[in-house]
Amino acid sequence: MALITSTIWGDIAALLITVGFLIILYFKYAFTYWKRKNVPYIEPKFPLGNLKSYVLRSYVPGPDSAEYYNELKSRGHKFGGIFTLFRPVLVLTDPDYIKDILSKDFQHFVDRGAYHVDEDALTNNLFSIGDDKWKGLRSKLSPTFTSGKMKMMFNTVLECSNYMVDFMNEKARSQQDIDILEVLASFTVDVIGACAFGLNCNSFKDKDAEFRTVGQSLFKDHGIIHAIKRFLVAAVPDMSKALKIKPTVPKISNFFFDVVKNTLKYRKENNISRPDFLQLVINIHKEDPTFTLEDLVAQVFVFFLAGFDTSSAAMNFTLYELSRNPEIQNKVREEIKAVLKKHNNNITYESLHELKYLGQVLEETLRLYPSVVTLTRKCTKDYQLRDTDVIIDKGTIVYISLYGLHRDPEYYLDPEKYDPDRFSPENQGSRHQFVYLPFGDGPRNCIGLRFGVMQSKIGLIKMLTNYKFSISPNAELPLSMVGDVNLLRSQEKLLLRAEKIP
Ligand code: HEM
Repeated sequence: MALITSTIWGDIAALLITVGFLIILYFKYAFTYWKRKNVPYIEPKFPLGNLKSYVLRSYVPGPDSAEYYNELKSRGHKFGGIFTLFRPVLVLTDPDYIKDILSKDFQHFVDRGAYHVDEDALTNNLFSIGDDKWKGLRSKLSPTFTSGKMKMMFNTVLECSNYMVDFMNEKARSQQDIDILEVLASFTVDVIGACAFGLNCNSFKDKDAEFRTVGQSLFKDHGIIHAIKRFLVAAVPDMSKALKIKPTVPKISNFFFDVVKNTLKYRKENNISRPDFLQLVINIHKEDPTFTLEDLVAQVFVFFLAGFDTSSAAMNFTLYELSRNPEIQNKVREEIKAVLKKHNNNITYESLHELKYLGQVLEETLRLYPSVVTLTRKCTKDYQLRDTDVIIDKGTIVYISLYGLHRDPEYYLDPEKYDPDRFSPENQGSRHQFVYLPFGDGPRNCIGLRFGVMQSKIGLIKMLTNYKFSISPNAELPLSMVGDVNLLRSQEKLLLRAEKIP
């Protein structure tokens, strides 16, 4: 029975038009937020706001964030507003404000704004949670990442790098094109599989190794329902939380729970204790009843998630730049040879610290290609921006575009040029401390920094002492960066050729 018009279809059409109209009105009002606060902003468009595409895979856009940074900075603003759909986001372009928010006034920005919900155990990990729960967890986990613990895991990482060399020898012999990211990702999966789960994955021998396939599937959509869930948690996290939306695919969740439970059982039955992350978090679980099995699995999951893609990307882009700059490749190889000679041609934990130029090479790579493109913080207590009348409301998201900051010509002359000398001690000291943040900063910085640097240096040493790299004639260059994810990756495969060094 029709209520408003003479037919049911007429009623449905009238209802849809009214709802559509109300949605447009809501967006129009939401888009006045920065104007009402007297904050400069970039004009949004219905319905995406300032987003270029729907952020389906991530709660924050990738290299697109540099465009907001560049536009606001070119208009002379130290900060400014944008909208992701209808949600206001504050973009910072001034290193002093960045310092305030990441470090000095951190107590107002304890959260990152990533989605987490109790009903989806894996989301309750150190990266995603906030407030007091984060503080407690961070202090429990910090001792897991000291240099003493890194030293303990050093040999395991080294062992994994030997599998990589065996695999590369085959490739180099046959002069084939090498999809180098694939090789490096297999290496870092083996490393994190061994260090966080105590397992020998050997992704090089077994192309279908479960950890590798799970790793590959983590950033993919698993059907339309999953894509919608990811979209909702990225676009409207508060509403998604109220609806208890679980973005983790059950297959992935079950996989990590099964691996951890089986390993726990095996270690208990055989009275085994190993020098790895898993053992360190098992010890916390044993000693602290508030650190549940769910907490334990969520943390080793985030070590996996945050640990393998970031480091493999860092090594991938390093080999890309070294292949394009053979003189830098030779220089770093000569340094490695000279330092290892002092250590009887062995890679030791101590030798990693003596490789100063290799350190600069990695730093320059992470400047041009920061693995995490944009740092985010969520305001947890109303906050007044220094020397302004602007109050950042509790709940507002703040973006710091590392892609924009690290390529800003004000801080880096000829910013697109790959030049490790920018990180020589004298040059480094001449820059503002907060214009280079590949691992973030403040109490919420990357907890795995030492481990990430250790595994990246070991991987690069093994690669550079064994092979000379060049770009394959079949490579599609230049590499273009993918826009819809916050972990930096290129659209094209990086194809290299490797020549074995006798
Ligand atoms: C080259 C390698 C890596 C890079 C470039 C990197 C970068 C980052 C960045 C930029 C952040 C955000 C920091 C902030 O918001 O201030 C972060 C957070 C984090 N990273 Fe890493 N990361 C790397 C390796 C690792 C590894 C190997 C692990 C673990 C084994 C790890 C675990 C984490 C965790 C758990 C957080 C969240 C920390 C918290 O919120 O308390 N990362 N990382």
